Amino acid sequence: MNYQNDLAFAREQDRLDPLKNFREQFLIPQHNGADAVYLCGNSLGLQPVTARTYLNDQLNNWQNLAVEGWFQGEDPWLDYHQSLSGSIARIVGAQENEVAVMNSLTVNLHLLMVSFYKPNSKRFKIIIEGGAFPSDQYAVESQVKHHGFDPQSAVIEIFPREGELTLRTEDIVNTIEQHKNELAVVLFAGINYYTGQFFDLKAITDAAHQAGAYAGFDLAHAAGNVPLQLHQWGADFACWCSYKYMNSGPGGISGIFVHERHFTDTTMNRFAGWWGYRRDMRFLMAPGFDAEQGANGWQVSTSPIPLLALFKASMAIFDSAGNMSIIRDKSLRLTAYLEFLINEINLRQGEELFRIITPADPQARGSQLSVVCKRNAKSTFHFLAQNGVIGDWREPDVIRLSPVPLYNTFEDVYKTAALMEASIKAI
Ligand SMILES: Cc1ncc(COP(=O)(O)O)c(C=O)c1O
Ligand SMILES: Nc1ccccc1C(=O)C[C@H](N)C(=O)O
Repeated sequence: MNYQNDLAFAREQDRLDPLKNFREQFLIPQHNGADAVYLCGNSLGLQPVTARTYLNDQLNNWQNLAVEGWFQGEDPWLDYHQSLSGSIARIVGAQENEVAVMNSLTVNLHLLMVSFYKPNSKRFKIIIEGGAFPSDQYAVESQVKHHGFDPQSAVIEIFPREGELTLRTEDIVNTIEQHKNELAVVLFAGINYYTGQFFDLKAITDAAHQAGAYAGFDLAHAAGNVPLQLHQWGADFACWCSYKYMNSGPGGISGIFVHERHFTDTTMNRFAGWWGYRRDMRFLMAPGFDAEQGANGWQVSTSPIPLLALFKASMAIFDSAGNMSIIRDKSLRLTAYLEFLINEINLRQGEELFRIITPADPQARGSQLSVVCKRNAKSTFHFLAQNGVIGDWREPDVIRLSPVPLYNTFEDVYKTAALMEASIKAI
């Protein structure tokens, strides 16, 4: 694709965009009476126009049916979560019975670690990417301590090579191999929140299995962003949030994946609750936990229906967009366009004022580009914000920009780059 640095080109791309009508399905924040350029869907996705209706429907059911809402109405609450598993299974590349919609992300990570991290004096190590999102670091450290191990020796973080910004798959694989006799779990992000690097989850899974360890993934920045094949890749477990690329609102419902090969493992620990009890017997209220088959057996508490309703509004949009490859196709082009325009600024300025630390290989990234501003980083971020570009600031000098294919346009990307260039003179 030959990209061009002009507004007419950007507008032409938007005109040809097969997903162009999806933007209308979202509420775009306003700036000075016009649509802001929202490039922050990697932190909080935008509100679907229909979110209110989906939520209202459940408020009405609560009003009209009250407790009977669990069993009556179009979508009885008791099985409401089930109506979402097909959509989310398609997004993460799983079978329907391998996913459950429940809780929030870090909570789910802990619940999965209860099942998959069963250290003993021989195998107790966890490998994680260096610079993982803090919540994941805290979760891993506290799990290790909970089992009486020392995070210093039990948590192995992999950092990029000297002078490099992102991880090489070969280094991840070699580190796994190196620790193979003591390794219990490899826990990686799908996409690192800071660099935007999309890891080779299949290679990591294979290496973990070769080492006799489990492979688990935090897909916060990957789910709804890049195509995933959790089942085919053979990942053991995964979790994600729905408030980023899946647009389900602040604190939106999370979800888990457990590979079907683990369903028959009766030795697996879990922190049980009645919502994970087998569906047909749950209301017999009998003693002794008897898990529902599949990932739903990891549920603990009553489904938070308002959160599920918001998630459902979003899943309906994903369903109508078709499969993830259509979304990915636009994402690849939008992100490449942003990269092209930023590189052009550097060329025109004769120096690398904006350094993209996200991998240049399109297969090794999703929608996000993380940009180091060499000069006046914070002021650049404020300049963009004052001019209606909502990105995301990360200390000490990084602006993360994430053009999301369902609602961002090539024109959004063009305007962002134009403002980045204007900022050089303005501040
Ligand atoms: C990789 C990753 N893990 C965990 C979290 C936090 O998850 P939560 O606060 O929803 O538990 C986020 C984002 O906030 C994240 O990006
Ligand atoms: N949950 C949040 C609550 C408040 C502010 C940000 C978040 C994020 O999700 C940050 C996100 N994980 C990120 O990578 O930026």
